[in-house]
Amino acid sequence: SEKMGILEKISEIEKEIQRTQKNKATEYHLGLLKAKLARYRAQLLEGPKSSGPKGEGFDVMKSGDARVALVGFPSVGKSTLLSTLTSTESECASYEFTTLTCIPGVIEHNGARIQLLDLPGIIEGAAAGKGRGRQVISVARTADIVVMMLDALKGDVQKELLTKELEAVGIRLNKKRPNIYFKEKKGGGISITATCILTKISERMINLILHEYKIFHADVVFRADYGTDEFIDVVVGKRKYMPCLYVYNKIDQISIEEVDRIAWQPHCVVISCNMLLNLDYLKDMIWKYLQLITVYTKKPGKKPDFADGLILRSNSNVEHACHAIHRTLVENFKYAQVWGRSAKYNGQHVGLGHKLAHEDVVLVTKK
Ligand SMILES: Nc1nc2c(ncn2[C@@H]2O[C@H](COP(=O)(O)OP(=O)(O)OP(=O)(O)O)[C@@H](O)[C@H]2O)c(=O)[nH]1
Ligand SMILES: [K+]
Ligand SMILES: [Mg+2]
Repeated sequence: SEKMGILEKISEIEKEIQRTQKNKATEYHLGLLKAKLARYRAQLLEGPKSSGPKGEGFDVMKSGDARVALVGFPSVGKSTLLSTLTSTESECASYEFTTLTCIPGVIEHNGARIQLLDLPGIIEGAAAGKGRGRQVISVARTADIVVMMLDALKGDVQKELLTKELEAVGIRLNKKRPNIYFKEKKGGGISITATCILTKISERMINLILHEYKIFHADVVFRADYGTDEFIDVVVGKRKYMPCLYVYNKIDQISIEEVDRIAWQPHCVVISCNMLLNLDYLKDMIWKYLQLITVYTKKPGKKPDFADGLILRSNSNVEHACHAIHRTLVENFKYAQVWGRSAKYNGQHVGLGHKLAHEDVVLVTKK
């Protein structure tokens, strides 16, 4: 089939990349291979609409203030975590692939309701369609952050393999979108400019990659010193940049020295579901990575309602807050007053576009 053909091409290119030594002489060859690889992967993901199993309970309604996807290899303890942190029970067992669908639960923390999605385990080759990998990954894309659960006994291999699988389908973990301006045009050829000296990519390489994508007219502006991978990401587009927490479970099974080593790695949290170790810290970290803010409302002449804050995304403005208070408030909005870190002075008068900060107090005056 067509899919098989693409899979074969992908695996051939991957092998060739591995075979090719990385040096000045092979630089362009490697860059071109990477561009080809990204193109085939994009084709694979788009694929014919009818293929693949659909609607098997994977479309879970979004609810609460934010969504967290729990991904990991089989039997790392994903379901045990869901059953421990939420009032939902998800079947846990010592055999692999216990969970076969998406099970949502709710974590209540700092006044927020955070939807936690337990998912089937994914394995190597998931991106290419093995197991339920593709379905799991497409649910993960809908989340605000990924919690990658790892077995502390299995070392760092699991983390590398999973990161690769997610990268293969365009998910970038804990990375910023490259600051490269790219726009296709109708004519005028290719114009490349940079606001700094480029040490990782040449004009020739940029042109080669664009030609691989049959792009002959475009404006390209590098605003920092990026390399081939980042440029390909920008050209291919549709990349999803997500914060990720690496959660090492089962630390009751490893030495304290090993726990200490893992805990110091960036974006890592060590836990034990069975021994209930460090779970409050994990909830704090999830909250932090979601970048939620709490905003309190106030009525004229009254004290702010500190018991019941609004939970908002970190870059929310007054309009977002109004939506969270009442459906029709925006229509009747006259002005708002703000106290707190976003205000220049106490009770500053602001409009709908004013950006709010964590723990601000807002008073809305209606028309
Ligand atoms: N020692 C230890 N075992 C744990 C811990 N957490 C979970 N387990 C065990 O790990 C096994 C797998 O747990 P599950 O929660 O089913 O794992 P899962 O990741 O949901 O597995 P799949 O749904 O099959 O992908 C079970 O036998 C759990 O009892 C822990 O903190 N320490
Ligand atoms: K299991
Ligand atoms: Mg499970």
